Amino acid sequence: MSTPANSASRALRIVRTAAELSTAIVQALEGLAPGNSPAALGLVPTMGALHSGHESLVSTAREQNDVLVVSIFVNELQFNDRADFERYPRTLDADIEILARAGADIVFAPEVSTVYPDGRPLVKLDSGALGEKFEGASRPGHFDGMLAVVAKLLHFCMPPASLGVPVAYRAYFGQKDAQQLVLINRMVADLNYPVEIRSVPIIRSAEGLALSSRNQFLTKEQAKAALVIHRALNLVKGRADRHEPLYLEDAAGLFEMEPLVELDYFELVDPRTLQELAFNCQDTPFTGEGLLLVAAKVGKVRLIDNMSLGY
Ligand SMILES: Nc1ncnc2c1ncn2[C@@H]1O[C@H](COP(=O)(O)OP(=O)(O)OP(=O)(O)O)[C@@H](O)[C@H]1O
Ligand SMILES: CC(C)(CO)[C@@H](O)C(=O)[O-]
Ligand code: BAL
Repeated sequence: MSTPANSASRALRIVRTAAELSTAIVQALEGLAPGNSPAALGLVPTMGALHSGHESLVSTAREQNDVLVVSIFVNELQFNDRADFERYPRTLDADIEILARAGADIVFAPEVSTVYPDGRPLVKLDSGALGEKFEGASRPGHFDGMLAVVAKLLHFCMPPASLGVPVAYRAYFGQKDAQQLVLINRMVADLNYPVEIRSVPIIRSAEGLALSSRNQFLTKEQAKAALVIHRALNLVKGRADRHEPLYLEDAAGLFEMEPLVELDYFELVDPRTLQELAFNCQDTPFTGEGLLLVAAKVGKVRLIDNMSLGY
């Protein structure tokens, strides 16, 4: 790993256009101390309304790279519900303050016309069968729209070859959005993107709720009820750790005791492919490896979380 630039000399630049972004990236890379080779550029894509989950991505990327770009863009294409898009929290000034403190070099906060100059893309990315399951089943088109913007953000921030020095390129995503992460890894592999995808563990509140920008829409009562998600995940994790049968249906039954929480899915899957694993109702002790995915609605807020089981 190359040494990150001295944070004392770092000033946050906020850029809105692709041209400003390219200039800022080139200047930041050229400004690195000589001998800092190969340099590394990290990108953290976000939709803003930053919280400690995002800060964990940013601090990980800060430690691992010389130049750090954080993008903030609420991508309409990945919203199938207009009301959800409109009420999505937008807190750019506060986000910029957080990113300045976290030592980011560049905030890329493009206008819609920068990202989609010709309106909705004519040529689309297809997230395939995986994009239609789990989150995709409840949010049709979500993953195609997500891939469209991630593909573009990866291009916008790509270190230019014209610098003549090798620059490692990495993009950071949270494990909370497990299906998103698997699809981004597939897109990068399928389309030969010259970027390494790095994932960062889920950050939860002290009580166990996975942090999410939409949590701010929960009432106190709803937030308390939502803790059933973590209780159910932990119950199954404990059984897996003890190599007992998982009894997923019985754990999913915990949700019936929380009328404010409407369970959507509670599914054990292969962590790499998200194919369902057949441990569901069996009395077989759990061995191997799995990822337990959960989604639930609390009022208007959709919550997702997951937990790794096994080694
Ligand atoms: N609690 C968390 N722990 C780890 N990573 C997170 C967490 N919350 C969000 N991230 C990651 O931050 C990145 C940006 O996510 P995003 O801006 O959509 O925030 P969010 O809190 O997930 O918002 P929402 O779920 O309401 O859309 C994604 O890679 C996401 O996985
Ligand atoms: C990756 C992403 C920034 C694309 O809009 C978004 O889906 C998110 O924040 O998880
Ligand atoms: N964190 C995933 C982005 C979304 O909910 O649209």
